[in-house]
Amino acid sequence: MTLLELEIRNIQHITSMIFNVNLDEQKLICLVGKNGVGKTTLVKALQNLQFADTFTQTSPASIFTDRSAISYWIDSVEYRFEFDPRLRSLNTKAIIPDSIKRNIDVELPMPYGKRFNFFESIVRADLDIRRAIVLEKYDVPVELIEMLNYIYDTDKFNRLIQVSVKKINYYCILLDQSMYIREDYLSSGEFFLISLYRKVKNHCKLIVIDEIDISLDAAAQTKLAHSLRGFCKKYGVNVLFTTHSLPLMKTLVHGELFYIEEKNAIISPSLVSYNYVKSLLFGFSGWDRYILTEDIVLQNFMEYIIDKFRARIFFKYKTIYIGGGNNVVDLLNRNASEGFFSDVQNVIAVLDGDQAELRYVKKAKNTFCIPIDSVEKAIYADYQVGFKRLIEKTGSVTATDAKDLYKKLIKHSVMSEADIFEYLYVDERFDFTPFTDSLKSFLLTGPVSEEGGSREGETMQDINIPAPQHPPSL
Ligand SMILES: Nc1ncnc2c1ncn2[C@@H]1O[C@H](COP(=O)(O)OP(=O)(O)OP(=O)(O)O)[C@@H](O)[C@H]1O
Repeated sequence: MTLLELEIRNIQHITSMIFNVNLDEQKLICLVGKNGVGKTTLVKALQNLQFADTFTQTSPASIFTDRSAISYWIDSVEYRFEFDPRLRSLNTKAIIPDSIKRNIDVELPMPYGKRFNFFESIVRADLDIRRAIVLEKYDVPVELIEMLNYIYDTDKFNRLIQVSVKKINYYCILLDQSMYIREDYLSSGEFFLISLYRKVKNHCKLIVIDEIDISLDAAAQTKLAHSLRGFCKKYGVNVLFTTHSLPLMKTLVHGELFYIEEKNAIISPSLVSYNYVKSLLFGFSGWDRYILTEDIVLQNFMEYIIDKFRARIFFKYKTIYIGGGNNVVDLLNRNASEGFFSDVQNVIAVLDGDQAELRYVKKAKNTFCIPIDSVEKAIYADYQVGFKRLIEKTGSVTATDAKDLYKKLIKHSVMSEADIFEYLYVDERFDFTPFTDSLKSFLLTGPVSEEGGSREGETMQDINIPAPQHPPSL
């Protein structure tokens, strides 16, 4: 089981939802989206593959019509569930192989989540646990202890033990005189993390957790992803989860965060950056002006250019790197209709020069490109031809591509990021003046002049910045 794809049709508010995952990637997959977009329905659909009565157990019949269906493709073999009027729910004639069911483990939120029902099993096992502790027949789960101590920044789990009863591992913290705290008497967050660890150790290829953060405090939320990421590779699992926690999203790395929304009547997730999600879901209010950039290097480069006239800046501004030129322009356009940053004239996008000729950029308003392909590409081009002024500074460096060179120059203190910016900015081959003027006009005062635009044939005239309201003198 490697590739899992599914399509939900006509269930609840969903006309069509498409989702796919490559289980060979062994990674974290975080799904975020506005309330009600359909995250829990997707999670239920995944569980339905394992337990065909999932919807009957967790949803009213009113969410179905006779056109309701879910199709799953596992390594291109289709398993289709359709509405069955007798059951008033979904049903299938297909037999889902055990190898598939075994590799999916889904945790729904309250009251259906297994984490909330596990205590029945542990209560039954209590006598065996007690006996094992008295006889000292237990193991020390070093990895779990390290995980809990790390996430809670404590050493209180040092005396955690693992007792195996009928092939299920139970966990307790030992006290003196054969006393112990059973895992279900720990805090709800601690208990949840233990249950999550138990899932990971089962090597189930796809672990799905709806609302992973609900019982975790803010500090624990910021450490969870780091722990889980290591386990994904070690145990060959993928942990797919939904969350509304901004602190948790912030700790995710590129490739782990997906935003679910409806486009052209199809709901599906797309890869996004933290700042993209933060902008859409939480806003970035509090500044007069916003500059959206492609990545952190471009953001830093903007700050370097702005340094040249920082003392004269009138507006309180924020540069935000979004990740990917398309996403930058997409956010800019969404802001024009939804206004989650500010009014349209207060937000611009700045992209690398290598995007300037692309259609989506040519069409975009209030979007500007720097007059070099990108900081990394421009320096790499000089490196490749052995440009004298650069080689004088760098000496011999070996690099495989633009990003590699950039990283190495900074990491080995050959040039600082500011040195690289300066090197490019003062170079007569590139004319940064129109671009800098545009930024000045945007951040200083008054409307931007027509010559201010940096992209060929494009100016900042669309922006039409109002005259600033100077605060009254004190
Ligand atoms: N019978 C129904 N017919 C149509 N829509 C329904 C029905 N029942 C619930 N809904 C809608 O489905 C949405 C809930 O879907 P779901 O639980 O999948 O969302 P979610 O993305 O998990 O949301 P949250 O982030 O709030 O947990 C709600 O907006 C609700 O109004």
